Amino acid sequence: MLAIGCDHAGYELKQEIIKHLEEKGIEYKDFGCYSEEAVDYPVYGKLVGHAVADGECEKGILICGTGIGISMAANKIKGVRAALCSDCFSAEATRLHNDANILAMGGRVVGTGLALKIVDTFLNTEFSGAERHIARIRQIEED
Ligand SMILES: O=C[C@H](O)[C@H](O)[C@H](O)COP(=O)(O)O
Repeated sequence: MLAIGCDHAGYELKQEIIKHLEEKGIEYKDFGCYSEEAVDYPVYGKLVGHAVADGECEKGILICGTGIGISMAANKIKGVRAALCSDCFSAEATRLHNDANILAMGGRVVGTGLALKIVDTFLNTEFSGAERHIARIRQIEED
């Protein structure tokens, strides 16, 4: 199950991504927001972050205007590794190297076509499992 969330600035792109997931038969849970009415991105970053950290959802996608604030909020939660991506290279690398469990994007930054490619890349790339990457991820988790 994939968790998805956004603020008002990411709503339009979130709806495009949901359409894309439905076309591909990918199961998701939409944590809001549900319109373009102004809301606060930390609420949705944390909702999706907790869903992923608690194991309710395997991965997540978060969208705000830039992707920055909502990823900052999600990354406050232990166990979350949210990666802000605006290109496919980064989306692939963050799965391979960081085992990122949340993809963040900016609805005011990337166009729909690119965003959907980034989503596909993120979801279709497995963590490499390399020792050096595992060791570094462990260091992220340390207090
Ligand atoms: O990092 C924060 C996000 O980009 C927000 O989506 C953005 O700050 C919202 O801006 P506004 O309230 O001016 O629509």
